[in-house]
Amino acid sequence: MSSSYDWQDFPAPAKLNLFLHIIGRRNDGYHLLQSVFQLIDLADTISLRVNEGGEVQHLNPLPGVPADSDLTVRAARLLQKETGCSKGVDIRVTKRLPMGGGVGGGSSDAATVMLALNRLWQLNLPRVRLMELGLSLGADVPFFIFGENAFVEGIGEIMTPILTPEAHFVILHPQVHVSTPQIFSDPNLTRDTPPITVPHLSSAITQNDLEEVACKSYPEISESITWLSQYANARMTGSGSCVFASFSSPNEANRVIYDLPKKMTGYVARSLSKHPLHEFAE
Ligand SMILES: C[C@@](CO)(OP(=O)(O)O)[C@H](O)COP(=O)(O)OP(=O)(O)OC[C@H]1O[C@@H](n2ccc(N)nc2=O)[C@H](O)[C@@H]1O
Ligand SMILES: Nc1ncnc2c1ncn2[C@@H]1O[C@H](COP(=O)(O)OP(=O)(O)O)[C@@H](O)[C@H]1O
Repeated sequence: MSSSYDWQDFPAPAKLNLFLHIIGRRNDGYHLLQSVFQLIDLADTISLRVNEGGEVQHLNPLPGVPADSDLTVRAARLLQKETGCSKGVDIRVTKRLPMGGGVGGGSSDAATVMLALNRLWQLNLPRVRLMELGLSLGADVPFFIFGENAFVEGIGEIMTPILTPEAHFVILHPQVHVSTPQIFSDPNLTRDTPPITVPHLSSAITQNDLEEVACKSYPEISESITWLSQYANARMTGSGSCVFASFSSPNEANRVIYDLPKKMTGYVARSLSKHPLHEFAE
């Protein structure tokens, strides 16, 4: 029988932004978004081992990310600070999600740590409190804690759950690291897309407003969109760099990946209807 002091593995799934509109800008410079966030089954694995000593340690830090800045470590320390919990945790991250790819890997890792420790440390924090705390780590963290596909507004903290059709995605990862602040501060970014409402979602014409400026700075993104557009409507997710297209069967998606030129990197992923750790908070 396993105890909470053994290593335990928890998935941290990625997201795609099926569209992303910028409808305004706040006084502090943050942008007001409207987006549909879709959970997919491509995931990092977060391994956790609780300790009584109170230390939070990252045992295999990611290249270029010091342990203390890793969002998993910051998430665990934030929970200790919030609750006064005297337990600690050892953390290992098996990274599969492309970093800086717009699929929310770092945010999802943080959300998984918060959901898992809520159970392992027996904190019983309500979901809404975890979401509030998560927002201080990154704009996408509240979505992963919310754990359902959603129409997302504000700067990423206002969520309306929605049903999305089952889909099989091809995701291409252009090998460039997009700077999110750089894309948001581009003078050519359009920030005045008219707001839409949930009842009109299915008939709305949508796009990713960040795509045009990202493609100008990073031609590799544009090349990937052009290649994938041979098969289906392709667009960028988040602030890039990944681009994706949706297919109705796994076979169709696999055939596209089969054709992928050697110099490109791609994945096939299936839509999820809920976060696998959804039940870890109420
Ligand atoms: C736009 C999205 C959509 O999912 O892009 P991706 O990160 O997934 O690519 C996210 O909301 C991004 O979230 P995240 O990458 O966590 O951004 P944060 O660390 O919170 O913010 C990085 C910087 O982006 C800008 N920023 C971010 C979010 C937002 N709504 N308005 C902004 O202007 C700010 O300059 C901020 O300092
Ligand atoms: N656990 C983590 N996984 C990935 N990135 C992390 C993590 N912790 C901190 N970061 C930092 O966050 C940045 C954005 O990462 P990521 O979430 O993968 O991008 P995106 O928001 O574009 O999907 C990385 O370049 C890295 O510096």
